Amino acid sequence: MRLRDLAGIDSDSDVTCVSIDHRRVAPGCLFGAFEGARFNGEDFIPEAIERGAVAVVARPGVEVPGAALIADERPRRRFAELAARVMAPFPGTAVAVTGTNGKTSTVEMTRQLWRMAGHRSASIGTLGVTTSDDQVSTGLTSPDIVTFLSNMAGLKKLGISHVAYEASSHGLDQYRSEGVPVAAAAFTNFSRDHLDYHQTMDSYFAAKMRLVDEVVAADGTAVVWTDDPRSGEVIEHVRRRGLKLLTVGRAGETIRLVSQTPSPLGQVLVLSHEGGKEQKLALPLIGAYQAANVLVAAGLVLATGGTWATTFTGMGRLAPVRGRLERAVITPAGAPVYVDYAHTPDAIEAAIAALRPHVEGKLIIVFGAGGDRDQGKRPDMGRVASRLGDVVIVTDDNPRSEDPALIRAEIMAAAEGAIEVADRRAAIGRAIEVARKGDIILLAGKGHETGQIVGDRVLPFDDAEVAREMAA
Ligand SMILES: CC(=O)N[C@H]1[C@@H](OP(=O)(O)OP(=O)(O)OC[C@H]2O[C@@H](n3ccc(=O)[nH]c3=O)[C@H](O)[C@@H]2O)O[C@H](CO)[C@@H](O)[C@@H]1O[C@H](C)C(=O)N[C@@H](C)C(=O)N[C@H](CCC(=O)O)C(=O)O
Ligand SMILES: Nc1ncnc2c1ncn2[C@@H]1O[C@H](COP(=O)(O)OP(=O)(O)OP(=O)(O)O)[C@@H](O)[C@H]1O
Ligand SMILES: N[C@H](CCC[C@H](N)C(=O)O)C(=O)O
Ligand SMILES: [Mg+2]
Repeated sequence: MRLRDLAGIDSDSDVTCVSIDHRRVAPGCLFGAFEGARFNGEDFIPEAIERGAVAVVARPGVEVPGAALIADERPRRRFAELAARVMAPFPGTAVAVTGTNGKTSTVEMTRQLWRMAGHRSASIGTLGVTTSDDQVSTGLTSPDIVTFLSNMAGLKKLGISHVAYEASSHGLDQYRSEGVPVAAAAFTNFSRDHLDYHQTMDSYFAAKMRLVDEVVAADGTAVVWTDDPRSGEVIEHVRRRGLKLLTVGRAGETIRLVSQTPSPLGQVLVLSHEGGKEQKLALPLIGAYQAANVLVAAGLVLATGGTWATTFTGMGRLAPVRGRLERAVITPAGAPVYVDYAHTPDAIEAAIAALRPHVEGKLIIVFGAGGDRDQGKRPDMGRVASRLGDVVIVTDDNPRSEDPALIRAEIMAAAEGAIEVADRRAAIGRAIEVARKGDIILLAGKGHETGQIVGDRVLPFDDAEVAREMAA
């Protein structure tokens, strides 16, 4: 694309590629120079130009000798818009999901519901890029903007028409996943996480609201879970922006959750669509939190042209999401072991609540907290686990650069009666050893993860696999 057509700059240069990392600039690239947490991308502008960058998106006043400056007070945002025009076309229908918990589950369920309705669909998020045939990891929930746009363009080339993606608060704050027209945005819930990055709950919430305020298309739709204390505030943002609104939940108007009753292998939901007659749905997934995510996913499908009848049938056929209340094994004593990605206080509460109706004896929970991440959530996690669990085993979960003993101590200080077992494999072994028939073991925090991050090394570790080994 001509630079003139792209940015109204008087130049015949062609923009043939985009980059935010000077080491990946090729001749003809548009370079995005941003201030980051570790580096200032503006420092690499001369090298980027030397490598052939024809234009640079940066803050006003930045020197760009030998290339065109596209100046913007919010260079990341401008770069996303321009890069998207260079990298288009994208799948025709994209939707995005934000919220503290439930994003991965919701995008994955949306992908499945679309597929069952006959669309070629994909999801992008913590699990990577997922299609019916393939799953490729990106390492982050919201990858960088160039990876995001190239994934979207690649999916279009594969013939994918519908994509649901996770919009993490970091990603929204850093304009990492936008530029693609977003037909619908969803909100799942809001609770404590990531205060290491956002500092306050209000600025964390504000980062999430960028999805509604700026990212979703002006003529788009918002799908809002109604049963969260912040749902009303989200709806205010939706109204201010003039979006169409679909609400789902106990107070939902589009899909009302009339009742939710656990069953041995899942749960029975009574639903009412747009005030119509009540319908019973046998959902093959356990846990109220999974029901919530299913309804948000259904809302996204309805928002993008799905019919209620097809969506309703699809919900009854959903397959479980990897690492979300995944039943890994049954111990020799007869206790099922579930693996779940709960790594916030609210998620631990939701995961325990999901399993509690199925527990006849004790609920045994094994968990830790990640290093180099929100420190303040650690005591809250300990408190909620010891309040709601019967046996609590505190262990390691990705200590990263921190001293694992100190992380455990911060959890233990608030986890009355908890046992500390540093090594995660040993902790899982201990849980399996003490579990009796009628008990349930919950391994929380790592879900689908396949590594334990210690320092800068990633040691192979998969909760489900380790549980199977220890139970053998
Ligand atoms: C704090 C944070 O979020 N950092 C992310 C951010 O980095 P940054 O923009 O601050 O980058 P930086 O390294 O300081 O560099 C600044 C700029 O200089 C450029 N540069 C840098 C070096 C160089 O030699 N040349 C060069 O051009 C960089 O490409 C960058 O554009 O943007 C990068 C991608 O564009 C991310 O890889 C990086 O994630 C780091 C590694 C990270 O660990 N992030 C985690 C906390 C994260 O984002 N997690 C959320 C979790 C959300 C959830 O729970 O759902 C996620 O979305 O995954
Ligand atoms: N709707 C929900 N309400 C409360 N807790 C939930 C909900 N959905 C998921 N959880 C909890 O959060 C965990 C992570 O779920 P999921 O991976 O879908 O969330 P996420 O928002 O993608 O997380 P991340 O921010 O790490 O990407 C689950 O394993 C469960 O314990
Ligand atoms: N087991 C993990 C979960 C991390 C979830 C991730 N989305 C984040 O907080 O960055 C950890 O704490 O390392
Ligand atoms: Mg996720």
